[in-house]
Amino acid sequence: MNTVLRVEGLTKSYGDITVLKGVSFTVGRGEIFGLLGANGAGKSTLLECIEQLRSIDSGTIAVEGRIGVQLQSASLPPNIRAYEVVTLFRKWSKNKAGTGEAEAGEFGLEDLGRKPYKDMSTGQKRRLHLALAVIGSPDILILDEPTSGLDVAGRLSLHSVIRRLKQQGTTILMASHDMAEVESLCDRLIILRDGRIAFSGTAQELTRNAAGLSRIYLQTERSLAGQAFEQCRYEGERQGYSLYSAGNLRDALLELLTTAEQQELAVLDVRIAHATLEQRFMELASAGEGEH
Ligand SMILES: Nc1ncnc2c1ncn2[C@@H]1O[C@H](COP(=O)(O)OP(=O)(O)OP(=O)(O)O)[C@@H](O)[C@H]1O
Repeated sequence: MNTVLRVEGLTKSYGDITVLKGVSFTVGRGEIFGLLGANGAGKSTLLECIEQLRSIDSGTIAVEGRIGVQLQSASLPPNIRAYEVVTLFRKWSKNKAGTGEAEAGEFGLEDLGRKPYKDMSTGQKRRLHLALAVIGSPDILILDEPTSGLDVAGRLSLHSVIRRLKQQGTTILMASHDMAEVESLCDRLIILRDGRIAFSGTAQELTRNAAGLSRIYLQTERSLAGQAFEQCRYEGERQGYSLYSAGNLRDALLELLTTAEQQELAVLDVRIAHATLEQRFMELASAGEGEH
């Protein structure tokens, strides 16, 4: 992996409160990297440290290339119009090749016409701020909850803009509370909890390796109910299936199927349900429930 962002042992306090307690992770070129955590977990603080908007107490942050930023909340003069602010930002930008008329179309800005900023909807403002963030053709784009407050269509249209930016080689680091968004967009993610990283990996790994959360629905010609297993726990009967919860799916399946085989029971059906991302997130991100 070609690393473009490396954060190592980052700590950050506000007065007596330590928000980040030694956070380390790397982001590869062209990745969409998700940052999750409950309210107050320190996501914005972490992003602002990377953006150099905040001083850090200790640790290192190494960034390769230019950063573009879309802050969680940002504001512009009430009467400025989209085309005026885009023109202004392009003039300020060292990179004159950034967002031009064609790109403005892709961000859906042309439909804003001559509307003043104060009359734009939340979604229109978000699209405008995203367009401004990419004007300098950043190598790394940092987005703090880019789709919060957007309707479904607005969210999907921003997702396609983010995917297009990735295809063009932009690395994207984004904080989000939207699990579906993280699952569909992010290559990898971290979950912050109590100032530390509670999970690091892909969304698939997050749900697949859910300790105790995989469910096996087994239908055999006679139920195995009442029999004790080492690798899974019997949870009861559900619509003709025996339900088991398992920490290690492979070992549990092997044990169940071997038992059925030994007892010469035909296996009629096996269904597996993994924990949802929300369940795993709640498990990992809830503060004050011990270390993971
Ligand atoms: N400027 C500040 N001064 C003092 N405390 C702050 C400051 N900014 C943030 N905090 C505190 O730091 C903690 C982390 O805040 P931060 O905004 O980084 O969390 P977050 O994960 O982005 O939350 P959210 O999901 O609600 O946006 C919170 O307890 C917050 O109150």
